[in-house]
Amino acid sequence: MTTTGHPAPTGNTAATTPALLRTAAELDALPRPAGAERAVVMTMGALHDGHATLIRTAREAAGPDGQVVVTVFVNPLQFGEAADLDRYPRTLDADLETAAAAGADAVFAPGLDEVYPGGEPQVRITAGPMGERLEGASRPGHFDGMLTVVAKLLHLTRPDEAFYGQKDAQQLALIRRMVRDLNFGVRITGVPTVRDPDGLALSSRNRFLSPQERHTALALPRALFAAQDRLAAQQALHERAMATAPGGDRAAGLNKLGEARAAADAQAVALARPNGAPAAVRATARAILEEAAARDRHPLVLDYLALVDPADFTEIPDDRESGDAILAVAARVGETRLIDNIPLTFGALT
Ligand SMILES: Nc1ncnc2c1ncn2[C@@H]1O[C@H](COP(=O)(O)OP(=O)(O)OP(=O)(O)O)[C@@H](O)[C@H]1O
Ligand SMILES: CC(C)(CO)[C@@H](O)C(=O)[O-]
Ligand code: BAL
Repeated sequence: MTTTGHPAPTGNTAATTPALLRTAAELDALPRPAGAERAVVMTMGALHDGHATLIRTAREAAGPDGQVVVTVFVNPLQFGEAADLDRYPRTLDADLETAAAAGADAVFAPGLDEVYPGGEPQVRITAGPMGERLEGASRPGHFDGMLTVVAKLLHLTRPDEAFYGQKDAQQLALIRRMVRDLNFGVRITGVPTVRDPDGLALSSRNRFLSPQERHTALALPRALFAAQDRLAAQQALHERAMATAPGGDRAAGLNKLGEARAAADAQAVALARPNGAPAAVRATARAILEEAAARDRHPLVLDYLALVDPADFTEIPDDRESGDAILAVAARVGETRLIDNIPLTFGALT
């Protein structure tokens, strides 16, 4: 394992061990790739296949002549509960192997003093109104701490492009906003959520779930995918109804098809504004989460379920008929707090 600031070869496509850089000086000594780009993936370590996918995406974007730098730093500034920070997994040796296999050229894993040499920073980034909603409301100060370290890591690593997971959708939206509002001059790219085969979004905190708790936690993806299916079914029904009764009454069209229940559904969704598609999406997800919350053992404790505008994380009104949305959920199972979300597009119900 390379543990100094010796220049890492660029274009680590052969899974050689990445350079481990511990200080800003070592990072500065890392030569930039000539005529190609530097891509950065920021993590808090305990790497899993979600992180590996980010690194592989960065590798692909940077190309064989480019350079991929992965940062590993557990940032105390973004943790509320001390217990959450204390028990956060730290697995640097395994992380280096995962980063190597995914194609990283260098891993920047600084100590606390290196990132905050003057102690707790007095000047910080403020996330603003978007940072007070959902995760921000549940974890006060979290997004200010997250943006402050992301700003510092962007300045330290100076990438052309940086990659973040859509699993942390609000975080990604806030980073995009900070980069735009404060002219950081870096491209921000979102990477879709990677899931286990049972649907659970990969997360470093999943390792704390007992098998029974994990079973309960599956209500999160089930709720999101059921809501997505419900929306797709309604939009398909709408299209069929319109095809059956072109230019006419969609409920009558469905009745003609002999689909009384579908007709009622389509009517409720497409015609009755207060029970439109956003309300149906929320209700579908909520029913599944409530069932999991009512379990006798290892129940799920819902923090929030929200259908929000991806631009600012405000709630989507019930009469919204088109455009993009994010259905986001946070819940605690036992001692473990989990988040998940799914992007949705309202469009067919025009
Ligand atoms: N399942 C996943 N799919 C895609 N990206 C992910 C996934 N999990 C984490 N990421 C992304 O990896 C980056 C680093 O995240 P982090 O180190 O906090 O991992 P994590 O698994 O989200 O941990 P945590 O337990 O804190 O939620 C972030 O950009 C995050 O969105
Ligand atoms: C972006 C980040 C590395 C900042 O600490 C962290 O919030 C994370 O891992 O998502
Ligand atoms: N994955 C987001 C970082 C955090 O939970 O603090």
